[in-house]
Amino acid sequence: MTAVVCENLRKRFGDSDAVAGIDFKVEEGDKFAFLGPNGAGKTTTVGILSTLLRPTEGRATVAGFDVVRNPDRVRDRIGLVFQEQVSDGDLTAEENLMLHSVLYGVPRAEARKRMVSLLELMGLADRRHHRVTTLSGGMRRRLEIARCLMHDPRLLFLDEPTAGLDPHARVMVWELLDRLREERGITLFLTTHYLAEAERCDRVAILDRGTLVADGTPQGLEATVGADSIQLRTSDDALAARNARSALGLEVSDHPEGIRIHAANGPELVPRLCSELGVTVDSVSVSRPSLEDVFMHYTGHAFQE
Ligand SMILES: Nc1ncnc2c1ncn2[C@@H]1O[C@H](COP(=O)(O)OP(=O)(O)OP(=O)(O)O)[C@@H](O)[C@H]1O
Repeated sequence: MTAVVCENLRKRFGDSDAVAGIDFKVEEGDKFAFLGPNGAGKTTTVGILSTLLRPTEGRATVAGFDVVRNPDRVRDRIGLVFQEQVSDGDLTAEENLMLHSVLYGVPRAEARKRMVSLLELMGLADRRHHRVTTLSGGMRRRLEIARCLMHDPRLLFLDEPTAGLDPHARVMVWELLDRLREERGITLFLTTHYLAEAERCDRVAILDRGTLVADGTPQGLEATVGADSIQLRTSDDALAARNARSALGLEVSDHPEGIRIHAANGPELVPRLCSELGVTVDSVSVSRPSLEDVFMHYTGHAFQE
């Protein structure tokens, strides 16, 4: 089953569209990134999909249920990790997880089993009886994720899951999300304004000013905007450029230090260039288009993280 379907989804606040009629799908088991700069409409979309906001127009289903007509069914099947801490700082890790299970009606014995296994999975087993106020920012974020898994959802929405964390804590959250998906097959729907995080996902939808500008795998999107670029410094750049054009039929442009070759398969081409250009290659570097280039290509302006 498709985990999320949005059809012409729109949300208006006053006289402006926060989400301006977007269409996309998320497949079950995917790690899906909703990428966009501040104010793009990511949180608003997640708000609609998690039944906290009503769309002005259009339709969305989550786990097969319409978010407006069957909000309870949707809520049972999703977990929602907010940017802000929801856990009670004065309660312990265990108490917070158990409280969540009560709110969702999970039988007590089952809840205890899940609590122990989730604290273990999140690397928080030794913090079980510690109050939340005594935990580090990274630990609190992992506890938030554990809390949202207590009712065993199939789909987890995470709004900027690594915002405000230091690099080490970010890596830990990512490793954990990868394990969640691998071990439990949970669909992950993340909003992010970090290009590098979107790069790590199976699929990316890029949102700008309420409009979906592109949607696909990171590699597929990058391939649509241009070729790889190979920078070469050689013993004779003029000869290298001539040979690359005439003998190998490649597109070549000038570069402040040497020459630049544009080709779809940059890394694979390098050995051939070294052996067939008829010059000594002193240095070589290959760069591929990034999601930043994709964003610029589709919106005409730079991405601000
Ligand atoms: N309750 C509201 N009332 C009026 N305008 C709103 C409301 N919520 C959001 N907006 C506006 O809708 C637009 C999209 O906001 P949203 O929070 O969805 O963006 P975002 O992509 O999640 O941004 P961020 O990365 O900063 O969280 C913004 O212009 C915002 O000011």
